[in-house]
Amino acid sequence: MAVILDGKELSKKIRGKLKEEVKELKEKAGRPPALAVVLVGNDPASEIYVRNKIKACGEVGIRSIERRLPANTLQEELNQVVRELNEDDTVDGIIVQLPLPEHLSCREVINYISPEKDVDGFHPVNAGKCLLGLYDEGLMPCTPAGVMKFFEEYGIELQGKNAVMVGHSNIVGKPLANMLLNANATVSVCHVYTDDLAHYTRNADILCVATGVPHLIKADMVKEGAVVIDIGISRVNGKIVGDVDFERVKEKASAITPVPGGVGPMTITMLLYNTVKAFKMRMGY
Ligand SMILES: Nc1nc2c(c(=O)[nH]1)N[C@@H](CN(C=O)c1ccc(C(=O)N[C@@H](CCC(=O)O)C(=O)O)cc1)CN2
Repeated sequence: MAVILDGKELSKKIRGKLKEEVKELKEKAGRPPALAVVLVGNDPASEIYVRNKIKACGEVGIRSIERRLPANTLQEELNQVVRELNEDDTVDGIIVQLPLPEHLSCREVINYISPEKDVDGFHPVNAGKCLLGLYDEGLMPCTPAGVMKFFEEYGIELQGKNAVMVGHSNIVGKPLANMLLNANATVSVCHVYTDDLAHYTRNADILCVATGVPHLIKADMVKEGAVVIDIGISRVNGKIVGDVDFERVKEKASAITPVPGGVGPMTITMLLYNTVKAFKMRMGY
């Protein structure tokens, strides 16, 4: 039976420390760190995530600014909101909640966010720093950074291990594969076009999955004793499920993240962490 990697518990611990740090920073700087969240349209899941981000900010003492724009917002209008937030000296972090309505380009608007305020770590400057392993010099994407915190916290060794990343998105799969590589794991990246996925997953000591395909990973695709990180979130018949068949895979894995309660809460925790980091970098602390 696997150790359950508990994202709620780990988040509680990290958020507790952040709360104390925010209090000290506020006394020192005369204001708390501030995060601006831009939400375009009314995607129901995005509404929940933004609400949770704002609530989490409040709990650790980070000031949050919510900018809601209608679904028919033009690209130039969205870019302009970001430019204004870049120029606002009291704003330390800016995120644009994804996905955007189809007519808008996330790549274009992300390029407008100042790299030093890009607390999602999606700007090419931060993506480059992630690639080079210059984590201290930039802002790293929240979900992959949250996964790396699990490895750190639970003492999971990566060096020399076979790590398989299933999913090659710009916001999770590519940066996480890269972080695993920087930690000296031997990394394979699989995706929707991979022929014989099980051939790769069965060989994985560390298996990370971010596809959004519910229960894609069955027990017979997992190596005995593997560490399994489930980054997928889908709603099936009103229930939240991950990319891994948790109930069966947990009997085979040595450690596994649940969905919900695993990687998801850590994504928000690392956003708080990045906002505090951006504040300190901007203030020269
Ligand atoms: N600008 C961004 N957009 C998106 C990101 C991101 O990091 N930045 N990631 C995802 C959504 N996301 C954060 O925005 C996110 C997803 C899930 C969770 C989470 O805590 N999930 C819970 C389940 C809650 C539920 O779905 O009701 C869990 O897994 O326990 C937090 C954040 C895409 N967009």
